[in-house]
Amino acid sequence: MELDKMDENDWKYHGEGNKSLVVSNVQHARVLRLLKYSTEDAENSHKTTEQAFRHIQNIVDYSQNVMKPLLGEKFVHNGEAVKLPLDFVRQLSLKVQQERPESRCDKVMDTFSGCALCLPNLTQLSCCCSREHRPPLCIEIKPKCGFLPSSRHVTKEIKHKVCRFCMHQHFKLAHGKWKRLSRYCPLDLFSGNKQRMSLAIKHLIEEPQNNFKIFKGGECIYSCKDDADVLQDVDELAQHLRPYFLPSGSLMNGHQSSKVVLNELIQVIVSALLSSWDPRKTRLSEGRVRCEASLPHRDLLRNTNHCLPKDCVLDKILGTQMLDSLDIEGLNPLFKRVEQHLHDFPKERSSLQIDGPYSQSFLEKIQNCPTEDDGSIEYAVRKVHQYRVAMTAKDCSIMITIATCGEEDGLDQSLEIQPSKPHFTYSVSILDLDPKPYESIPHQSRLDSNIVNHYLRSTLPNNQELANQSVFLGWDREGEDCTLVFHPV
Ligand SMILES: O=P(O)(O)O[C@@H]1[C@@H](OP(=O)(O)O)[C@H](OP(=O)(O)O)[C@H](O)[C@H](OP(=O)(O)O)[C@H]1OP(=O)(O)O
Ligand SMILES: Nc1ncnc2c1ncn2[C@@H]1O[C@H](COP(=O)(O)OP(=O)(O)OP(=O)(O)O)[C@@H](O)[C@H]1O
Repeated sequence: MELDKMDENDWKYHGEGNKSLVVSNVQHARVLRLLKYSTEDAENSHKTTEQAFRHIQNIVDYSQNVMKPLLGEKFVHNGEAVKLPLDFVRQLSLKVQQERPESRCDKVMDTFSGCALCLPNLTQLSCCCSREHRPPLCIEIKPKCGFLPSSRHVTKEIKHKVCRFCMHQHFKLAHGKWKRLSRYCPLDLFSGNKQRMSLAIKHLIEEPQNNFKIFKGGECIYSCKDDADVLQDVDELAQHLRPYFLPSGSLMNGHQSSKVVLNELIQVIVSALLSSWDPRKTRLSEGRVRCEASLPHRDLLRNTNHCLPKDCVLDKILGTQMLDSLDIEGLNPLFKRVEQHLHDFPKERSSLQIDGPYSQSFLEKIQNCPTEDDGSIEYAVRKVHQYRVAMTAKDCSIMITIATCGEEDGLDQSLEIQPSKPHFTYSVSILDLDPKPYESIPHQSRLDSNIVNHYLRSTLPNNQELANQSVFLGWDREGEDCTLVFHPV
């Protein structure tokens, strides 16, 4: 990429999340990830070029030095911080504006600093072997938290029974973020049980929200529509997928063929998620793999061993998520200890690496954390660091990119579903591995209790857990969330 010859016509809108907007190159398998600011305080949040570059370099360092060793070399692409001509960025911002979903337009793209993160386009395969020249398919899954907390600090019994995602769904529905509940449960996806995993993916297809997308040849062909009322057209998706999964002469038609094609897709996704070169298994602890909100699978839970192939992408993500061993309820007092220490010794913020640098020593602090609290500031800081890393793993996305290939292509990573079916070559990556700010921990704590209280109120009207321990005192206002607060009596 020649930075002095950047032309906005070589780039197009690709997608965006809460914090960044992504454009892809029309010729090369590259994307640029640009930061976004809230329109409300765009004036105040401008960073100088140097500050923005440092911020993006911090993201690169964090991906490379912290997340890559934890998640695995082969899954993580840390990218490179780049400085772009301001003219190019401004033109690009104008060009992509009309493509942006309305729901994301509360933020504007950073057109002031000229800095961005340059990454490989993970919807493309770097070595595309396909002799048939069928464009690659890419499935993006944001799996969210895959375990139930077992921390003794958890005060609400429900958190040991129903997973955060399933409880959060009710909260999101009540606050208008989505119009329908998703039946997806992360615990099914992370279970390692192929039937439960297939069900989880079926539920993602049914209601993708921001957890599921499909790209064909780099173009998004399936995702949540901006108008949340519109149901996804599964038959249209099946039409796209048919050439990949049904033999060209197949006479199967209509609904039947859609079902077959989607089932094949689900099998490919499950195989890619479980693929590993390591024959060993990670056994999942029994208490953590059942979510009571995902009850239809009771039969599937009986007599099944839950394990993930060691080092498969789900195993790596789950292991990193579980660095949150205390739960936000157990972390809170440690966060307060750090806050008090920083108040007393503000200069120590940098030596404690609160905002980085995300170096080898930051990783060592996470990996060598004592199991017992000795009352020290070091222990508290390490647990806070661990929690933030776990948060990143709870919010990352998996990209599975597949292309058809003949047996004769002899690829390293070839996915065989059934010997008679087409072979796929594939790559699995993890994206969105930004550090989560230290300052967001109090928000996490409030959100956690808002989600749990809302769930208890909305799904269990005569809930004893609430009745026993709470009286209504007032409203907790956080941003737009307006939720009753219950204080212990
Ligand atoms: O808190 P959660 O679980 O709602 O996760 C947020 C995500 O919401 P979700 O529930 O996945 O729809 C949220 O996603 P959306 O904007 O809702 O698509 C962001 O990923 C947010 O991360 P960040 O603050 O932008 O770094 C995420 O916030 P973090 O908690 O990861 O900071
Ligand atoms: N390297 C990449 N290759 C292809 N597509 C990408 C890449 N990085 C990001 N994307 C696409 O852009 C979207 C937004 O990127 P990303 O998830 O990093 O944004 P974000 O603002 O950090 O998200 P969040 O809302 O989780 O904070 C992704 O969902 C994905 O579809």
